[in-house]
Amino acid sequence: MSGISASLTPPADAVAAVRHPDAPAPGELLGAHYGQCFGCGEDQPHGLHLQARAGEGVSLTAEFTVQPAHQGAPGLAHGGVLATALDETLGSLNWLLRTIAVTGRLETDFVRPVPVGTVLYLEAEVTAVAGRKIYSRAAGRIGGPDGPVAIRAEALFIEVKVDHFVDNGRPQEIKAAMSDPDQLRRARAFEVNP
Ligand SMILES: CCCCC/C=C\C/C=C\C/C=C\C/C=C\CCCC(=O)SCCNC(=O)CCNC(=O)[C@H](O)C(C)(C)COP(=O)(O)OP(=O)(O)OC[C@H]1O[C@@H](n2cnc3c(N)ncnc32)[C@H](O)[C@@H]1OP(=O)(O)O
Repeated sequence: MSGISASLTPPADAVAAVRHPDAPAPGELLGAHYGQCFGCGEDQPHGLHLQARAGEGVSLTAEFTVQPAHQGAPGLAHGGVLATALDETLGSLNWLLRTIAVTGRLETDFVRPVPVGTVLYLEAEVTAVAGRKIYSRAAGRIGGPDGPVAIRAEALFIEVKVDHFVDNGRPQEIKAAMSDPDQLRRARAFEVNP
């Protein structure tokens, strides 16, 4: 068991996360936040194609099958790919808060090796919110949704405005995203957070 760094411990004034009233119902697939996303994008041929499903409260589950392209050692998943799967799963929690947030810190424990072909059953929840800071944790199980934990993470996401992407993203992709009605709809869904 490893220790968690101080910056991942919610401050004394942190509060419980509140599920947005318009969040997808428990059991509903969330869909990709961006078609070209390496974690969840359906139009991204090199991606993980991770699919997340809303859970109760501010929690969700997700599945990802480790492909031959994800190897680090022969027949085993690369740790960075597994960390990406955790990052994506944790990032998807923001759908349930209707908040746009980016990963500030991600601490990962690799508990068991994960062979190619394995289905990773991921679960994640927001543990606390303090201003723009969103604290969360996730785990990935193998062999089934109740199987042993192979990977786990604690994370701190920081709320940002859409301008974070518009100001920092490469102009050609931003332009394409802004002229895609589906993408604008997805971005707007996040922006209506009261
Ligand atoms: C039309 C186009 C639309 C396109 C968009 C469409 C849809 C978007 C929808 C969703 C997309 C969102 C996310 C994607 C979802 C999943 C993918 C996985 C998630 C990722 O893969 S996402 C990429 C990796 N991610 C980054 O690319 C972040 C780079 N980074 C920064 O952009 C800045 O660094 C930022 C913004 C994080 C903070 O900058 P900032 O200036 O806004 O705020 P500041 O520094 O003041 O921090 C405020 C408080 O957070 C604390 N804090 C900050 N960072 C910390 C750290 N690392 N450790 C501990 N504490 C930290 C401070 O200590 C302070 O705490 P306190 O308030 O207590 O003082």
